[in-house]
Amino acid sequence: MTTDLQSAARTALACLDLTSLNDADTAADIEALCRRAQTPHGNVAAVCVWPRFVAQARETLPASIKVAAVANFPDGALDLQRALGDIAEIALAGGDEVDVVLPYRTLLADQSSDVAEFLSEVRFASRPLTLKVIIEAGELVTTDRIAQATRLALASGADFVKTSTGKSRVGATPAAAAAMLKEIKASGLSAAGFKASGGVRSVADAAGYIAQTRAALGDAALNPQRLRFGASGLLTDIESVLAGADSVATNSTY
Ligand SMILES: O=C[C@H](O)COP(=O)(O)O
Repeated sequence: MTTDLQSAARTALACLDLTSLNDADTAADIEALCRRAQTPHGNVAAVCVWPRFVAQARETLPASIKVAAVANFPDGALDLQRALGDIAEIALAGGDEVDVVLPYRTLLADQSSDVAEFLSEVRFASRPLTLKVIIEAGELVTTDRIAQATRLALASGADFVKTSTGKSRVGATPAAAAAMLKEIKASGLSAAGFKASGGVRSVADAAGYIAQTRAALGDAALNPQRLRFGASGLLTDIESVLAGADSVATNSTY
């Protein structure tokens, strides 16, 4: 019998961006990450790494597992040249996806046209790769700012709007997800996706975000084209649940 938690674990696995973004990451760490990306229960959607590891990950993984890398990360400065440099490095190394940090401090300073221009240049430079815009919801704090950042990301042509870098004190939260999903739905963009990231460690957490995505965007959005989980520590719990054992995660925001 498949339980609700196992069903959530299957969706979370298929939608997982298995992440390693430690400052001290080595080639051996990325080798281990790529090995973990292929499980007896199925493969993750993507690995997410620093640009310098894209070529290694792309050579190691089958084409069905995407290679994502971060740009303008994690501080989200208004530094277009750095972002474009990161994107060029990712594209040249054979990466499939770019996760770029929106200049959230610029937005908090009410300079939204500078943010829009930055995102427009990033979108232009990153095609044809998949683009995820990290709004760093934990720093934007209010629902209004989170909604505004989501609208700017969608208006630029981003494929996904992503909650967090995982480097801020506050990562993904149900409240941020609700505000973002509301804007995605309101945009009418039927291909735009949502990525929950930062502190997502348990299948119970993932199940909550899956339920929110289903409520906002429908069952058709519960696939890697519309939903991702960016997480360094979620796979252990997914594997435990899919092996028929109890959840091993101890924290949950739900
Ligand atoms: O992009 C994904 C995040 O960096 C992962 O955050 P995490 O290490 O809290 O799972």
